[in-house]
Amino acid sequence: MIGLFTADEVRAAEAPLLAATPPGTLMQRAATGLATVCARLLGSTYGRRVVLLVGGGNNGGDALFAGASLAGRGARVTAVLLDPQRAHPAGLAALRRAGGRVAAAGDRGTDQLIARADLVLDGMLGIGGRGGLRPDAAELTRAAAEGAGITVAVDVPSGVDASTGAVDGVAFPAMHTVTFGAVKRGLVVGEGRGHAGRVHLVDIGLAPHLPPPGVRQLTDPDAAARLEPPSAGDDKYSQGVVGVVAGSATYPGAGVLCTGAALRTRPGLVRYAGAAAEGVRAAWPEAIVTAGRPGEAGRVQAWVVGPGMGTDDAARDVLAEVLATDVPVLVDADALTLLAREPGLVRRRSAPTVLTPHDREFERFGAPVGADRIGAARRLAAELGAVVLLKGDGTVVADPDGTAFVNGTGTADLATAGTGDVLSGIAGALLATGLPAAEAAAVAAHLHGRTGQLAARRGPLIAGDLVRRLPEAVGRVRGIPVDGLGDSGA
Ligand SMILES: NC(=O)C1=CN([C@@H]2O[C@H](COP(=O)(O)OP(=O)(O)OC[C@H]3O[C@@H](n4cnc5c(N)ncnc54)[C@H](O)[C@@H]3O)[C@@H](O)[C@H]2O)[C@@H](O)CC1
Ligand SMILES: Nc1ncnc2c1ncn2[C@@H]1O[C@H](COP(=O)(O)OP(=O)(O)O)[C@@H](O)[C@H]1O
Ligand SMILES: [K+]
Repeated sequence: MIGLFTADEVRAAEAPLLAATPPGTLMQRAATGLATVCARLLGSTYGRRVVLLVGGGNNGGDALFAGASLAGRGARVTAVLLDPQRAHPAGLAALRRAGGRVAAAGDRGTDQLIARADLVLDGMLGIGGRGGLRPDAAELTRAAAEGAGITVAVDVPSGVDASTGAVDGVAFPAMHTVTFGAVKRGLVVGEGRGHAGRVHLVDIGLAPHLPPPGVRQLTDPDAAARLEPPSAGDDKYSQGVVGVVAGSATYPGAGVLCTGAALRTRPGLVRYAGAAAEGVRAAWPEAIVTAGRPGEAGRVQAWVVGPGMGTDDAARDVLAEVLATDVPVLVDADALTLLAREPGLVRRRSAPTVLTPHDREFERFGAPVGADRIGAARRLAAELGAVVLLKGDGTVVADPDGTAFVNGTGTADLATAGTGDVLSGIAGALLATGLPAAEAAAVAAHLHGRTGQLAARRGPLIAGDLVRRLPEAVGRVRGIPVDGLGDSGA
């Protein structure tokens, strides 16, 4: 598991470490790691043009020391100072000693310098940044965005809130972010996720001082540990039977996709109950299908309810029937619309419930998501006493107990109709295995994202591709090489 931290948590952890180490030690560790990543990205340093965007705090100090190191290896380094009076004095001296040059933001030619750089290092603001970028910093950011060089953020892209990922106005568009001591939440969630690019974590000795993480990200091994294959003693019932209520006679697609995803995730046994029975039976002879009510389907260990089922009175009654059971229930799509009108249906449950809204569905529960996606998901989870999986780039899973996950897999290619139905089927199958509800939801998002990455390699994907590729994706997550793909990660 990767712990994800707020700026305050990182500051609190740094305090004892700063007190226990000679002055400047942590900055040297940070700058050394930063320079190493930059040199690797550049391939060779000699003669390469590097521009440092330098603010008045320690973030600028990191950039100046890393720039000095690159200048020492032959790079042509220029620091552009936002606030020359406050630029880190020792960092500035080190850069000058190594042969680096110094300019001020607003000097003539600064834009051209940035445009021609091979690498632009953003040391304007780190975890001390508050609110939007001021005009001079915003101007340098625009120049870096327009330039052809590699953009690298120091610790956090300037303009991104390190704790929430919120961006107020413009923020530095980093292709890479080199972050120190701990991964800040803002690098993996919300708008910050799109600005951070690839995140590189540099060890500065902070780990022993960090609190237990309240927000985490799963890795492939974490997901694999929760996707155990059946063992010799298992039969079709023992792995957890999942029930699906989805689709309608006119729109069988949601039922077909959801049932297929559940079967492909955990093929023990899937029961389907609903109006798309005919279509589901034709697509998945492996499923046990009834056109009747959920109560007529037979026993299950978890229900998925909602995709494509409609929002009329009959659908409302089916939802109430499913929520009245004592097994875990995943509520998606149309069932979320119904539930938002009648949240009492979920509050009175004793078994776990997982809600999987996208932003518009989330808003129906009373308030828009806003810029702090983890905060928003946690609030709704606490209010309803249910796990909330808030979909999107960097899907958030919040447990009513306050713990949360941010998903690290996925691709924008998943923004196509029906991929949410697939996610519901995966999550329902995992809930039926008896995993804690938030873990089941987080593993589902991880596997769904990996499947999307796999499917998107062959070109634009449609939801059915995900269902087909699920077994391969499970294999990959478990670390089993997949023929013909020729690499180990996405
Ligand atoms: N504290 C430590 O032990 C370490 C800190 N390190 C670096 O230090 C950074 C934090 O440094 P600082 O606390 O000096 O803060 P920053 O360098 O992030 O910000 C500096 C100052 O900018 C001003 N500022 C805030 N928001 C602004 C805005 N929107 N526009 C213009 N100015 C604004 C504030 O006065 C703030 O104090 C980290 O992100 C990291 O890069 C690293 O060197 C590792 C060790
Ligand atoms: N830009 C994006 N980047 C990554 N994932 C996305 C993006 N847009 C959508 N997704 C994912 O695609 C799925 C879409 O689900 P949903 O909106 O419910 O679609 P549908 O109802 O058509 O099935 C979710 O898992 C969501 O996280
Ligand atoms: K920065």
